[in-house]
Amino acid sequence: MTQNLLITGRPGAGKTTLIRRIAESFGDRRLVGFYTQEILSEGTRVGFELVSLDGRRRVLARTGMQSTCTVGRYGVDVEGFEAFLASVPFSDPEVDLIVIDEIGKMEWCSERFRRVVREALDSPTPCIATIAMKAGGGIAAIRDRNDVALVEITRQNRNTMLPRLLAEVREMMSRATGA
Ligand SMILES: Nc1ncnc2c1ncn2[C@@H]1O[C@H](COP(=O)(O)OP(=O)(O)OP(=O)(O)O)[C@@H](O)[C@H]1O
Repeated sequence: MTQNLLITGRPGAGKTTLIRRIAESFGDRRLVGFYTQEILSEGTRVGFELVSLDGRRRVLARTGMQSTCTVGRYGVDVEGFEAFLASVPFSDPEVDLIVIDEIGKMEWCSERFRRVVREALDSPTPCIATIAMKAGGGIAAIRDRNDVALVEITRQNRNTMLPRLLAEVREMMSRATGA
């Protein structure tokens, strides 16, 4: 029985919205993790921002940022991302659900993030994450793990998937607590 649910789909399919809705449904449980959202300037995307589940924000990437890791037009602040990750108690055994949005090319530049993902998936604590659909290499290896349930979201199925995924996550959590 897998304790890990990965949500994939094309850019803009609705992955972040869906994982947020799932997390919000378990507001009475102990959740840790983060979302990634766009930074807009006059309607144009100029970067990405991390938002922890307890509401702290940090820039992940921006256009024109000098970095050893660039993805498209964006330079990733790998050091800042790693400091942010260090402040999130992913391995707290009291946690009911780990939420990671997303396992993507920008995030994958961070060695610490790769460790956080592997430890989260290896741990008995249930984990839900969004993951890039086309990325290869180490990200493809995560998608292909046989201890994850991989679900593809589209504009057509994103609303009907929500109740099914909620039931799946609820079951993962009750298995973990033995309840
Ligand atoms: N169920 C939904 N109903 C209506 N609009 C939605 C729904 N899900 C997502 N959207 C809208 O679609 C857009 C893309 O959604 P979202 O950011 O969740 O997609 P994503 O797959 O995470 O994108 P990316 O690949 O860029 O991270 C947003 O404007 C969002 O408000």
